[in-house]
Amino acid sequence: MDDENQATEQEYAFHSDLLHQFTAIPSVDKAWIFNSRAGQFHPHQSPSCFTSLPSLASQAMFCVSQPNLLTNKGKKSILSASLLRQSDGTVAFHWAPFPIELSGVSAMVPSPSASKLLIVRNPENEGPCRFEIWSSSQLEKEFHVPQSKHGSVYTDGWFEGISWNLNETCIAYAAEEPAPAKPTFNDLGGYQKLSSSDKDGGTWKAQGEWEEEWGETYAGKRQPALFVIDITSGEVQAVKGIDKSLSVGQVVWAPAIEGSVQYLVFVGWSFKTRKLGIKYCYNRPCALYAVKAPHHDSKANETETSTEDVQAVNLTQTLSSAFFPRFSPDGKFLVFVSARSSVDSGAHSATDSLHRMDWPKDMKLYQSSKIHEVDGSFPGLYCSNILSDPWLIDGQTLVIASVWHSNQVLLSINVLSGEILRITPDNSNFSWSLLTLDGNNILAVSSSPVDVPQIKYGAIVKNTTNDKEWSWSDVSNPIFKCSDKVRSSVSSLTSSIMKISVKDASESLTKGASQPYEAIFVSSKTKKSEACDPLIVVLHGGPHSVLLSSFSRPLAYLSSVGYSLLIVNYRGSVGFGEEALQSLPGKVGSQDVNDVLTAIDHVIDLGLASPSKIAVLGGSHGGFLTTHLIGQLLLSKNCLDSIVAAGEKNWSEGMAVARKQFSEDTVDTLKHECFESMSTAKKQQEKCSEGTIIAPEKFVAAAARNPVCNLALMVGTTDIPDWCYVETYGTEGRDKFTEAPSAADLTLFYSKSPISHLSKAKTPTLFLLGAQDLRVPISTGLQVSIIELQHIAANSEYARALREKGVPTKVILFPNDVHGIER
Ligand SMILES: CC(=O)N[C@@H](C)C(=O)N[C@@H](C)C(=O)O
Repeated sequence: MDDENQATEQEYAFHSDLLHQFTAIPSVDKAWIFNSRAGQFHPHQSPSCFTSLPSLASQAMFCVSQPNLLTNKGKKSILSASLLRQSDGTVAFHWAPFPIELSGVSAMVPSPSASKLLIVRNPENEGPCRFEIWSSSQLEKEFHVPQSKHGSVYTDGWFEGISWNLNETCIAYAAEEPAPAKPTFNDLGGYQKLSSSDKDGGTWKAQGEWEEEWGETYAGKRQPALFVIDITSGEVQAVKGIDKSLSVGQVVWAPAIEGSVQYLVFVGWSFKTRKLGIKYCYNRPCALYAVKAPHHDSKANETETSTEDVQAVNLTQTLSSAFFPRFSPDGKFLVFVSARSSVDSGAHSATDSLHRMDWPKDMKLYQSSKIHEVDGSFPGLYCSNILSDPWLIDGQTLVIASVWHSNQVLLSINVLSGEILRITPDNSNFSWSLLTLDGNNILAVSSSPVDVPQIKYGAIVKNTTNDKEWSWSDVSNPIFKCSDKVRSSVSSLTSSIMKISVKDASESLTKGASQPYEAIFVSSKTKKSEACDPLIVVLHGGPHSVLLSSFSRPLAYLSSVGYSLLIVNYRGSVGFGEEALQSLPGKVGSQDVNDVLTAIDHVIDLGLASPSKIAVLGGSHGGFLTTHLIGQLLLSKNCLDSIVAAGEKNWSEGMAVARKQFSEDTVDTLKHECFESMSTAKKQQEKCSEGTIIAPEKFVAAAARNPVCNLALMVGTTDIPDWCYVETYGTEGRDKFTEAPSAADLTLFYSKSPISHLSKAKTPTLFLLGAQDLRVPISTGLQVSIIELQHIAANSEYARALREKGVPTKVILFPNDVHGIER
């Protein structure tokens, strides 16, 4: 091996080892605290018992994930701790010496009193779904539910919902409905019978009718349906009265009334002709329903006569969206989230609203129960989950995590008064996630781009003016332990959140869309030389998503090896209010591209980055921006200013400055577009101040994960063709959406796509493509070998064309991966 190769090998070894050390830092998926409130009262009891204080000792359980890049597998484990309340009011955590690996566990749900624990093990293949009921000392029961009853229990975040009833005798959940029976034929070719489990080799089973699926990450998943298991007998019953057209999930038990039938409340998603992709898409209409729970008493079942009587009732008919149902502890009201702005506008994600519905004592479920909206003066609610028990001791204040600009913060919301308080520290670069509540205390995790996650324990204290405020203390813990190398690397870094003023603020923009957006800048604390470190611009997808100011293992690795990062939350990101978010649809490929360029100019102007050392990376819509940025004739304002200043006396001097910065053929193209004369250059300069910024060869390298390169191609193959319309045309695109785009639609899709700028692209680019991606697919939906796939890859069209032009291009195909590329 020659010296050069040896050096490269050493570099690979160094980087692989360091990246491994960063990605090995565990994360906490879930946590529970038992005994403080659990065991002292049940949810849905009278408020008088909410005055109980947390007990002196409690137990906490943490579900921890640790990825392993080298084995391409993650490990899950459980770590326990005892919480001891000290005399000064603080809480000490005493950790178990070791975590215990959780293997083959799909879901884990403690009962309300914390005396039982449900473990669900989903089948790998055709086997049964296993339900285990554990007590504090042993496995009490184990039930195997065959495929003929139902398939895997849903644990996906959308349909997922596993709920114990108050008596802890039954558990309701969403699982895949059984596979439909398929007609079979005997070896003489004759029709035999309908069968779902015929294993007889002498028969031929028909394929059966193709069924709609919910797109990306739901391939091969059957319709979610509701079931109730009796944990004494193991009997499983399907919940009746739910329309076949509904996909259902997020089931909870309604408050129990003595001597009355039990109700279940759940979310139902309906579809007319097609199930459009639901992953990352909050714009799918859904409603809350109530339905009678099945009896696990055969006599009672016999008396069930009228089908009308068991039919599920829509509780939220006046809203286009309702999900995350949570009953108040006293059972008097039901709180839920609505993504109606998203459904009504067509944007795949938008500002949420929180609603309260009084729950009738007489159990007469009127379809038009009054819905109160709870809102306030903050940027808006952007919440991706609610704890199963989100209530503080007063039983009317819930704690929720929500995106607030580039931070995720914790909010307390009094659902009776509507008061919303930000309870995590203001003006910080940290983002917070919520683990669980402990009476009136909160267990959370906080981190920043340069601070590894830290467990925090929050308590309400009185401040000097005798007002209540939250105090947060660090919980010393073994979970987020990282290597010395990682710790010393991140300690040399710093991060800040920058406000970037909107360049194109004009009369036509709404107030919200003219407000500054944000970029997170991460760099070394000290400058090693006069020169700036190379900069990587990082762009999120969606586009209605956000990159939070939290610790990201791969990004922290990049900054620790000497790159500065500029993470741009361009207008359209969530967390900045509805007006800013809705300013983007219809302007993708221009407004978002310009926002990114303005943010880059901002750090160059501050002397934090050098214009000649910038790379860009992004996934999906972030890949759309990446490939736009390397292809559009983009000339930064700074650059134009220097050319115009030089050309002031003599235009050839201006051109000489341009030639110093760009290659001959770029200057040729630029001549056409804006450098014909001093006056055209000046016109461009004016446009620049309005935000039309042009900058070729700005990026020395680019990387794109499953990028949207050609909307005209994507629209016919993606699971979310409606997204292409809404982002291209704006909200009016929601009504324009058709499965059969017109030639005019396709022309517009093409012109708004990076592919239309491909001829100008010169930046060496790395493409990371997931072969099973249904969102921005590389295949036409056929099951083909990888070799064939590379030939038909729709998404790799751009990469191949770039390579054909002689631009250094590398495509890495992940054969078993979906849109997110998680392996
Ligand atoms: C709604 C959606 O999935 N849009 C894609 C084009 C996209 O950008 N996805 C994001 C969420 C991603 O990072 O994959």
